[in-house]
Amino acid sequence: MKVAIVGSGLVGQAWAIVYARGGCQVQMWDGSEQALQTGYEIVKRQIRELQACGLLDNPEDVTGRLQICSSLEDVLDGVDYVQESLPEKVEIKRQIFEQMDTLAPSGVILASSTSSIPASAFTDALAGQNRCLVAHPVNPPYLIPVVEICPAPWTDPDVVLRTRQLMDQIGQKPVTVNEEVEGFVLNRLQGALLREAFRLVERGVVSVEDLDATVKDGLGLRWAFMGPLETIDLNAPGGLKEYCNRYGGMFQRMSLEQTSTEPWSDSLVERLDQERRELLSADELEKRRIWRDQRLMALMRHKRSEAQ
Ligand SMILES: NC(=O)c1ccc[n+]([C@@H]2O[C@H](COP(=O)([O-])OP(=O)(O)OC[C@H]3O[C@@H](n4cnc5c(N)ncnc54)[C@H](O)[C@@H]3O)[C@@H](O)[C@H]2O)c1
Ligand SMILES: O=C(O)[C@@H](O)[C@@H](O)[C@H](O)[C@@H](O)CO
Repeated sequence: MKVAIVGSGLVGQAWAIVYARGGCQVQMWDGSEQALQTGYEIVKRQIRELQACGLLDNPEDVTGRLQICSSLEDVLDGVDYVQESLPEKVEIKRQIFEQMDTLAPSGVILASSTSSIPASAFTDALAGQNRCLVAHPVNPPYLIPVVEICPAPWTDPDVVLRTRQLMDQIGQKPVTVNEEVEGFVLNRLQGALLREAFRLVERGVVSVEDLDATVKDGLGLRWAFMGPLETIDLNAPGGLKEYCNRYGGMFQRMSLEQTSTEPWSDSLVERLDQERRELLSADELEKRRIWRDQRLMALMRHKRSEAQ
């Protein structure tokens, strides 16, 4: 299986690891030569880090499957599947999908990493629209396996099936989003929690630091190995139905207050950013991202041991 990585930024780099680790030949390209070279070096470094953390035992094989290409034509040459990871702007997606649909061999699946834009918004005019869909990862996909597969109304069902099969083969966890909604499922859930988090901090109900603690030392512990629906199924003696009987009214009353749809104000964003900067200076962000990935690797090792 040969895969094209179109866009070698944050997510394209991570995808390159996922596909190469999964045994695919990987061709990488980016509109910026500098970004391509930088991305390639970062991918090789992250592969070494995965080995150092005991999450990869064949780094040379994985790195050996990577190839950088100097043009969109070259990166699409002879591939079986394309993973696009260009910026989250619909006009950029439209343009690159038009180019890829023209250049990619027929039958090759064209998938977008987009966080929120339904495929129908950028494939409606393509001759090969039925081979296009969304395959949305979570950052970084080589440590967080879920991938949201969201077809456009015109996507061939066999394309969805083949994409799910590919994700299974390379060790990801595909979920199928049956209806095109902005943000698919994961970002709608993430957004609902973030909207309430911002409201609570804005009202002074909780500090930024303590709000995060309610997830990282609370909800997030359970959600690391159970989803929210399994969690509540286990939180009442009789299961989910009894939980809903016990607590459904409480959540419904709260929802009456969770109705604000105003954009996050500049002053609120400034206030949250200031609290975050008091906790972590801007020049420590990259070091903290490395810490995050190391914690995710440790969690991945734990979950792998749990699965055995
Ligand atoms: N960053 C995340 O956490 C994350 C997670 C999941 C999905 N995504 C999605 O993945 C996509 C990429 O996000 P990212 O964070 O990797 O972005 P990024 O800015 O890190 O990378 C984008 C890359 O595209 C290149 N590029 C820009 N315009 C181009 C063009 N016209 N032609 C060719 N190359 C071009 C840039 O040089 C850059 O290397 C977005 O759709 C985003 O929503 C991001
Ligand atoms: O958090 C993630 O990794 C995903 O939700 C991505 O789609 C993306 O980073 C969004 O959070 C929007 O940035």
